[in-house]
Amino acid sequence: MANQFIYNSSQLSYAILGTGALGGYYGACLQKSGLDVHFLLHSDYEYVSKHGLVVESKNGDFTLPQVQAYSETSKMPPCDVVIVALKTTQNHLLPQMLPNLVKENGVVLVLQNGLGVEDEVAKIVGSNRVMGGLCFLCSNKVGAGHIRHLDYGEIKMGEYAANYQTAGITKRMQQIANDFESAGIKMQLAEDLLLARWQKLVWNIPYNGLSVVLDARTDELMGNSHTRSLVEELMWEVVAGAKSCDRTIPQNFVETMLQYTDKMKPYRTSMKIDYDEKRPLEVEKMFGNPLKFSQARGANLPKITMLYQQLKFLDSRNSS
Ligand SMILES: NC(=O)C1=CN([C@@H]2O[C@H](COP(=O)(O)OP(=O)(O)OC[C@H]3O[C@@H](n4cnc5c(N)ncnc54)[C@H](OP(=O)(O)O)[C@@H]3O)[C@@H](O)[C@H]2O)C=CC1
Ligand SMILES: CC(C)(CO)C(=O)C(=O)O
Repeated sequence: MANQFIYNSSQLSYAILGTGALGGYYGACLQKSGLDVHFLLHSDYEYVSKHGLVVESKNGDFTLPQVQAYSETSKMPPCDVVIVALKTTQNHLLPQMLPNLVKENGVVLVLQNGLGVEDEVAKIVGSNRVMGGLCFLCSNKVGAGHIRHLDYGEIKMGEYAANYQTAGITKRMQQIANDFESAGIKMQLAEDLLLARWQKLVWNIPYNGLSVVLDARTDELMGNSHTRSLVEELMWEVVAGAKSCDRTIPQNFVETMLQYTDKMKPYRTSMKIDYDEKRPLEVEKMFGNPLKFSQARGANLPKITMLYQQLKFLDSRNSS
């Protein structure tokens, strides 16, 4: 059963693990709204310690001349909410980062794309201290401490319970959602985190995968009848993957995702940006784990399997 704990403190403290496109944007919004936010940085540490963060956003640009910046988690104070905003390719660092950073009654909120990360985090901090969020955000880091928020931003957040059992809506979710709402971020509360994760994959699997394999933006994939059909067929395979996990994605969801992408400004997916920048791709959490989940339950997803194999090849060649 998910934790029903209601925080006593009037104000929650937040740690942001990975102050990049996503963590930098949400963390800066939370700090701007008056919350106590602690940012873990990597290559930008020196710069951000001196100059803070700059956010260019379609909702209004702003600067935070001073932020609480850290280069190591061991120097950070324990926080109520620890937001995981690293790329999933860095998740091998979590066993060392999380244990002392999350307060005893605190929670780790995984905002990464993909499937199965909450299972891994639960092994580190216990399954009653984990939540997940799906971010409908288009944001890039364009320089040291410089975030460009292009579009959207809503988060769909859900409680984790062991083996992704449905955990419902809890008080602490509402409390955290209120903080995000006060910071100008639209929130949706999901009763079933696993269903929400599969729904997000309906978008990520076709577009992130095909954008790399076919060297294409979203508008190009939608504008050609062959790739448009391929996108749709991949989406139906994700629906079948969800079904194998006893989660039903409504029939009209695929059509909604296609329409949503038709209306989007031409977009280079995050996986394509990583590929172009020769960074490791988030293939395992976004493709490998959904395939593992489905295969363990007897489902065969041939098109997603092929995309996974192609991405593994490209990822390995890109890093050599
Ligand atoms: N960007 C977006 O709009 C969206 C992103 N997501 C998901 O959010 C997650 C984060 O993506 P995104 O923000 O785009 O990625 P970024 O690469 O922009 O951000 C990740 C940050 O983590 C930092 N980092 C890496 N290693 C360490 C380390 N050892 N210690 C501290 N910090 C470290 C990086 O710093 P450095 O660069 O200095 O190495 C970087 O700033 C991914 O799972 C992605 O799929 C989901 C929806 C939308
Ligand atoms: C669909 C999109 C681009 C923005 O909502 C996104 O969420 C992602 O890149 O993962």
